[in-house]
Amino acid sequence: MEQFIIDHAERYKRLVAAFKPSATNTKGPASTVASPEIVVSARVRPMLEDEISRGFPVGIHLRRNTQTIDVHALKQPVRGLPTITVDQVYGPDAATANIYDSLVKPLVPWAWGGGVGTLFAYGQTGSGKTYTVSALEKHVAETLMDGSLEGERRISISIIELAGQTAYDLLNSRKQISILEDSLGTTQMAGALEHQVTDKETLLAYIEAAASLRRTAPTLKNDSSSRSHAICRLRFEDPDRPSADDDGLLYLIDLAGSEAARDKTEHDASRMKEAREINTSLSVLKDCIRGRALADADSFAGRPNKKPAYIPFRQSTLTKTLKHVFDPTSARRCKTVVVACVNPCLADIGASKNTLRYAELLRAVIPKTKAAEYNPAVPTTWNNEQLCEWIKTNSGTPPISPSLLAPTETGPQLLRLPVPAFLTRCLKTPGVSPEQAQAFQVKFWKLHVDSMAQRGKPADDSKPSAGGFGSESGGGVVLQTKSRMELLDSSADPEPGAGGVPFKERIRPGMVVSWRSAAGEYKALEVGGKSYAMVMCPVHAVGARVRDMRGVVVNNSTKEEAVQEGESEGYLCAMVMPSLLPGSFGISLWRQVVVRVEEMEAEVLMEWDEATRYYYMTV
Ligand SMILES: Nc1ncnc2c1ncn2[C@@H]1O[C@H](COP(=O)(O)OP(=O)(O)OP(=O)(O)O)[C@@H](O)[C@H]1O
Repeated sequence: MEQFIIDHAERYKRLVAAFKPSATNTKGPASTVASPEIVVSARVRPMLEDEISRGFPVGIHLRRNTQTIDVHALKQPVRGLPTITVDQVYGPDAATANIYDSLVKPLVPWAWGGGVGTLFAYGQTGSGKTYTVSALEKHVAETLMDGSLEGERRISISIIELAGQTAYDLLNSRKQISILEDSLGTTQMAGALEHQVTDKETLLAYIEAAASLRRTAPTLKNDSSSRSHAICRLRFEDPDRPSADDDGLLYLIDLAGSEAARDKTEHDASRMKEAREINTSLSVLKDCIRGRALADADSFAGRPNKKPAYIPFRQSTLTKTLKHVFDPTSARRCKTVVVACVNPCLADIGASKNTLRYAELLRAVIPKTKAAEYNPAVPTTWNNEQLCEWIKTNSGTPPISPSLLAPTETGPQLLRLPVPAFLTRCLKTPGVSPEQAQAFQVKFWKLHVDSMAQRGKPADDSKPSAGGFGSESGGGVVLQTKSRMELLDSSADPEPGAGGVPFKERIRPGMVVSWRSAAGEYKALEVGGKSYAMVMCPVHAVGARVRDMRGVVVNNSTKEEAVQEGESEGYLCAMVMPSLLPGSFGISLWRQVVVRVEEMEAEVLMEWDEATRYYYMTV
């Protein structure tokens, strides 16, 4: 076939030059939109010297100023078929710096702020994946270390290789590791070393060390072809938010080359098996990326799928490792970029066509919906102005500045912001405490969840019934009674005017406080450097045999003796501890502690949520 191409190269070039493409709508039908969180691009590499010297013509043709690519096979007559459209196209002259600036650079602050950013380089063997990813890694290292990112983060790197079902640590002499799911459903790269880095040189040294250990084998098209997926994971830990759920993640993934498993004459049985395994994992990856894109696009348009899309991430080690990139039930916000790398040479046209088709399939294009009508109870219908108004009136005291939290965002856009980035923006308003920021984030998110749950229910079903306590006394009393009943679903002081009295002067059973033990003995139970507890009663109200959670007797003197000894007033409290869902808490009634008044820092409002049966901080 190669000789046939070389023999007919001149005629092929004439036919291509004469080809008149019919006008195509390069952005897809006007009635559709692409998924907002997944960008699919194609990079066509230059012809290599060897390909030019052998006389092969270019088979991949980019239409100027469009996202459309014509793939011309050697046929009589030459047809511009298939025509492929993706979100961004980069031709042979495009520098990696351009790709970085427009596609990958935005992932860095996103992951730095607590989101998950993922870059996949996909393509046939010899198409430029490793070339592209390694150059992008250098740009990432530059951005991470140039001081342009806001706030402090601990940066850790791990690089693993997946070959078939087996995973290796490329930063630990290719030691074999396991990909395991823990009891909470989180995927762990068990045994992989993570290295903390603080400067660009060390970061690049790790990346280069890993590249030299990657498994390569000659293929028909590339003398040092990578026959494995390489996953470089950068983890960003905010020292003020030590929970692993808040860490930002940036994945840079150089996928194994897709290679037709049919080159039987050239490959032995194990190479054929390897090619099949690679192709299977790439096919599962396609289903996962597309499934997640569809789920995201639906929820962005304010119509979460009634029946969630099936995303088969357990079907391959690659997608299992990247579970939280695909799992639509995960609370993590994800942005994904795919660069489909293409060899332009006519001799490889079949594989290039497959690469581009694969890329096109990843684009989840969904029908455009009419902008939803504004509904004050449905955040996905709010424009920036409506959102800012809501922030001003619902974010507690002091009010969180809307221009710092949502300078340009609409309701749906703010819902997609990673939680740590949301909290960081809230804390930019002077006087806002971490508790207030957290409570406000939960309030916003809860309103969204409630509004989704109310969809499809009859309108009057969405309001709580007016019956019950005091209802026979007339409408005014019902309203008053209801608001008191509603208040009793939270730890807020139901007494009118309580807000004007300092909290230490109105300590009562059920009040929740943030506190820091003076002796530091409860450090292990702290959440973000603080402990939370619910007041039960003064220590002097309990008997002489009552012990705290450490087994220490809590009341061994009378109140008068304590005052004489200069001991400050203390309360027996129940610990408030984080629960399974993000932002949720449970009250551990039997883990009791004594909290002295001077150890109390602030009153924290907790609200009971019947649907999840957890407590959430509120404002
Ligand atoms: N944009 C580019 N500009 C110049 N040369 C390139 C470009 N992209 C790739 N190349 C060259 O093409 C060859 C193949 O690239 P590379 O090894 O990155 O391919 P690959 O897709 O990673 O292959 P495999 O899957 O077999 O590992 C290399 O010699 C590389 O230097």
